[in-house]
Amino acid sequence: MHPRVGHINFLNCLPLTYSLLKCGYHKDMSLVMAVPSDLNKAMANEELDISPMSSFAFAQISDKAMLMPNIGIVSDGEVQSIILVSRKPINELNQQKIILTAQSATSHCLLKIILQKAYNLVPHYEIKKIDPRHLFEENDDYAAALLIGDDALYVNHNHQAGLYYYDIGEQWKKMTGLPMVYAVWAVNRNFYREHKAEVAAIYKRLRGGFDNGIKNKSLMLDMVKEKTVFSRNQLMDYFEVIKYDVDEVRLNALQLFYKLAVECNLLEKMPSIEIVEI
Ligand SMILES: C=C(O[C@@H]1C=C(C(=O)O)C=C[C@H]1O)C(=O)O
Repeated sequence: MHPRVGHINFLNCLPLTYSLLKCGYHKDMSLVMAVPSDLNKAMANEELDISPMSSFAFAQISDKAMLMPNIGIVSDGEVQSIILVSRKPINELNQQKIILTAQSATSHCLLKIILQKAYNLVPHYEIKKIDPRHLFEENDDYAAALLIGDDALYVNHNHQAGLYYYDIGEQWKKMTGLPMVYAVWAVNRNFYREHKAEVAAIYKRLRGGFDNGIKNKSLMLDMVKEKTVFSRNQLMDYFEVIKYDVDEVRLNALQLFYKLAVECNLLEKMPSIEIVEI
């Protein structure tokens, strides 16, 4: 049986999607494409061997998973696809109801940290499926909505009059001066112990897949041009903003995210981060 490998079916992973689907990088993998929250669950239940995970969700299962080296979803400031859309200015959100996309884990925690630490606000949160084209009903009592991925990119490019838009990558940078690692690639510890060579081979395809997609940006964008609602320039710009390398500075920024999550009682304890040797 091939290793069960998760993949995020958002545009943020398009470079790898292109390599997996168009350039043969999927070889020897049993691929599962899903939104981050479903991949998080599947890794927690050991239904996947290797997968991208929300950084926050990885911390919750770090006793049974390890990190792949130098691969993640990162931005240094603006991210364009983690957006809080609000009916009020951000500093008026205390005690207000905020809906959180059901697709995410990191962004929920990140928003709570930012609102608590940078704005001293304690809103009420509710996780819900959100339609990016229809965020609020006239008579509902939600003050704001948090979106990620393609939905967030859509609202970011389609501002509605009278609403306020906050880029959460930018907010994190303003608060900490640091980049943010939203997602990491994890491998199940037991699987790694028994399949080191296979894990190394898959790692090379995943890491190489991102590099190959970025190197062939034009072909990669051609792949989605019929079905995407975004212009070529918008996507070009997005792939300048989203980064996939996780160096020491970014790993330290991730550790700070975990530390603040523990301080805000969102995470029980600091995760034990172990990186597999390839
Ligand atoms: C930048 C993003 O990174 C992500 C955010 C995640 C989360 O909030 O849990 C998980 C995976 C990534 O898709 C995004 O989705 O827009």
